[in-house]
Amino acid sequence: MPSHSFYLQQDEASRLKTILEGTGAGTWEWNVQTGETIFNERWAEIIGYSLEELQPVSIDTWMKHAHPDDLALSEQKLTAHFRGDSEYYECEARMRHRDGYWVWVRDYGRLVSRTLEGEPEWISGTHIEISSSKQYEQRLEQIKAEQQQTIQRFEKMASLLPGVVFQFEIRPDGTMTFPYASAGIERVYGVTPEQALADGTIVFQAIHPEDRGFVEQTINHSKKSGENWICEYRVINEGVVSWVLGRSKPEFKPDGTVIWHGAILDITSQKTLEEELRQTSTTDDLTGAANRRRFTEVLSWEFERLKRNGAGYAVVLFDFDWFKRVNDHYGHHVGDLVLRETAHRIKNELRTGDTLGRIGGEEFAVLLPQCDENSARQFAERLRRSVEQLRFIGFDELRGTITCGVAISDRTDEKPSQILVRADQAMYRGKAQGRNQVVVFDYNDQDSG
Ligand SMILES: Nc1nc2c(ncn2[C@@H]2O[C@H](COP(=O)(O)OP(=O)(O)OP(=O)(O)O)[C@@H](O)[C@H]2O)c(=O)[nH]1
Repeated sequence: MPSHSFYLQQDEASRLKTILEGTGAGTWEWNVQTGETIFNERWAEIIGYSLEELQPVSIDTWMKHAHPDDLALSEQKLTAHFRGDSEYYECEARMRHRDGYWVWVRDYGRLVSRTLEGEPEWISGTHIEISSSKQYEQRLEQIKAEQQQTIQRFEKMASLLPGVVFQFEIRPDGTMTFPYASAGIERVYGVTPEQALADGTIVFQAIHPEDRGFVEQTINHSKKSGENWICEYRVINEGVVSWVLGRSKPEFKPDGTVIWHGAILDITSQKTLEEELRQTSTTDDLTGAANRRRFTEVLSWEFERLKRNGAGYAVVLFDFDWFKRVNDHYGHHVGDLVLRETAHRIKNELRTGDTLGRIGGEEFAVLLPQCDENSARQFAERLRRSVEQLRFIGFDELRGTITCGVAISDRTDEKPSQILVRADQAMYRGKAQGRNQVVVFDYNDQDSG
């Protein structure tokens, strides 16, 4: 560093030159009229040369190294400055470095003299390298563009989602809002994102009345425990009920606000499929009666109930008479028709809570909860007559009859299936006695063999 006294000894021009060198600025001076051009060493250095290497310099030296796209802008700004439209000439431009890459410079200049005729004469200025801040700026722009793209991508994905992506907030004063909700909220709840933002409670009004309390309970639990909120419930939108699955993670703000981030998915089709699967796995395809597995399940519930509070029940087991002949004479498909139509007729005879089950090929059973022996016998008799009177379209002469075995629950039974064994024994007694009849199980008959 030059000593203070040395510094003061210099004339003003050279002092300014020293200051400029300290800023790392390249300097240029250009006589617009004669073309005479002067650069300092730093001007050349910014683009990787020594001043000597660039000699002889002229305005073409600048034009040769500047980016063609930026030259046009520079021209324009310079002309405006010469016209007196701007106090300074100022421009950002790229210059090709000796090693082939582009260096950004901020170019400042000012007209210092005019000819007697008023034409621009000398202009001087500086080049300050701004590559790194330019790179930073560009990177910032890039990040902003990327963020914008991510947001757009996210919005697009969210709009394709069969549901809603949301943020839901409960403030310390209890007010609720959805600071963010994707457009899907309108499909699911019939509420716009703006409405949900203004007042979160209107979203809750769309929840099925039977599920609303439960949904609120699960939210409160998540708020208290910090656990994720997971809940399946029904929503009513324009009278249509749909099933949704909500999942979200709570975040606790220092001011006591809780904000959940998550999604609500429409799972109606999944629920429908589940219900269909449940139906098919518990129902017999041909007759729509409960299948054996399901019937056994319902029977065990009754058995358990009997053990608990003593409500007695009955089983009517029945089997078609001479069914083999029906198949042999009319064909298997007609046999199927008989089974289907009979099951349909029997279902009409049932009370709510009664279960018709297909136990085997052409063997069925009806479980009658809260039923004594007498009522069960009457029911079985009604059933028998009803089947006997059945007529089958296209097969006028075809008649189907059934033989029924009736048994009632016994508290001493150890297994739910024991009632079926008794009903079976009664039914076979009926078969043996000539078929098309009702036989009630009798322990005395069993004892006698
Ligand atoms: N069409 C049809 N026939 C069935 C089905 N399941 C069982 N069967 C038939 O039912 C008949 C039962 O014959 P059997 O056990 O000899 O009894 P049955 O001819 O009804 O005589 P009894 O029971 O003694 O009165 C057989 O021919 C089976 O093939 C079915 O799903 N569809």
